[in-house]
Amino acid sequence: WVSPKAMDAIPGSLGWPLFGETFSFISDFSSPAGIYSFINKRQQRYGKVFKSYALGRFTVFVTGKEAAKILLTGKDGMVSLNLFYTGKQVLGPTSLLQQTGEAHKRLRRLIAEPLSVDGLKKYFQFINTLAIDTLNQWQERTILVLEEASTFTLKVIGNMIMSLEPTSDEQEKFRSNFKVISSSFSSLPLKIPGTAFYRGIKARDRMYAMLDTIISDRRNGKSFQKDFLESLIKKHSKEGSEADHYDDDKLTDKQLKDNILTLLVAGHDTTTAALTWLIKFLEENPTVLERLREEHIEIQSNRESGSSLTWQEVNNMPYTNKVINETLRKATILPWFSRKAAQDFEIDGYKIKKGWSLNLDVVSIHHDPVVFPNPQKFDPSRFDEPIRPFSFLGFGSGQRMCPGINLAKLEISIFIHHLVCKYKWRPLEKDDSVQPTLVRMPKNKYPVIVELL
Ligand code: HEM
Repeated sequence: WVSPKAMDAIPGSLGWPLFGETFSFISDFSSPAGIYSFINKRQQRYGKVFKSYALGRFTVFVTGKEAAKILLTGKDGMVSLNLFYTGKQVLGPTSLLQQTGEAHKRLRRLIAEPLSVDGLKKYFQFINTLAIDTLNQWQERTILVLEEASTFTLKVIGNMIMSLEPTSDEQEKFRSNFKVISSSFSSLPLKIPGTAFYRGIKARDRMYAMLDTIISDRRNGKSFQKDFLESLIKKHSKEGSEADHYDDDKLTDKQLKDNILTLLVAGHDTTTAALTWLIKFLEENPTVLERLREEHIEIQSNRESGSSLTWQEVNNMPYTNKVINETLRKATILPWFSRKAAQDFEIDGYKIKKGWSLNLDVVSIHHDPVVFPNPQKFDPSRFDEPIRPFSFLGFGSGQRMCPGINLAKLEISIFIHHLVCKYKWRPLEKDDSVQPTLVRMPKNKYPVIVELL
């Protein structure tokens, strides 16, 4: 519990009794510019650090490189991740997102290997074939890029984690449960039948039951796959135990399930949004598209005719890499990073007290005209030179930097290779509105018509 009195020294308004600024927060969240308009108005009035009370939480918004450095690399135990109640309940207490200090480090080590560049090599062929098949179905059709990207990224992760075949019934069950879980995150925390939160918890239980069956089949030798789950079972799983703390380098089944769900939740919408924004930004910036296409056509023309993209090629796409970074800068898919102060400290001369919620506003950092001149312009050449520390946070930084960075870049690079080598597309409407969800995505799902080049 945080006393609003304690926040007296922080500029800003706590709004109306009981509701605070919740109504303007929600209405700005749904505006074309998304939540940034809420932040921007207050920054102009109060400065870089301001307080607010919305959605039942007293929060201090901060921004800038210094604040980012303190919050993202502050010594262990200074801050923890600040999930909403719904997220905590759905993901479970042993999720990576709810760990701090040593337990957090240990758990990250366990998941680092399968998500490393070497660990991902064995999934390359699957992702490549899936990208080609997905795009074949786009030909001469009108599609919603966001929906298609969502199906593609979910099939990739379903296969990586538990070898689900892209067209199987299991994949379909996995997909429908996951969708329900996802939408429960931004729901009201009412665990009564009929609510989105209740449905989310039920879908999570079904997903866990599915994982239990797969885990037991693997342990009984009924099936064997070389996937993420197998590597966790073989190397790390403490069979049967239900303890929910990390006492050594093994995972209980509960920890294993909580963290598989965590990877799905953290990795799915983000990669889907990134791929969709990238395709949108390319169409809006023909010179960038042309240059990107040159990189890919050259890769294609250097290989024997009839052969497909190789692992070596996908790891050598310098311009594509810059286009991905620029997409993450301009779109800023995670507009803020939430933290909770675990001790007292100072930011920009303001005293922050233990227990306070802090939101690091990343949109302002990504649109700082000193670091990124003409910030609204989509210009991948900004990444020709290394960017100053804490100025680009597309995948975060410090202890909680995204462990899925290699996977996300791999999926996007493969997909973009096949897209730009073979197809052109044009949007069916012009709308830059952003969906009112935690992960920023085009509100209209980006409808396009796709044709062969
Ligand atoms: C383009 C796609 C992606 C973007 C833009 C992205 C972005 C981020 C960012 C900014 C953070 C740090 C958040 C913070 O500090 O509060 C993060 C953390 C995280 N990401 Fe990603 N991510 C992407 C894909 C993935 C994928 C594919 C996975 C897993 C398969 C993944 C798993 C995670 C996890 C588990 C964390 C939490 C790490 C921790 O707390 O230690 N992400 N991501």
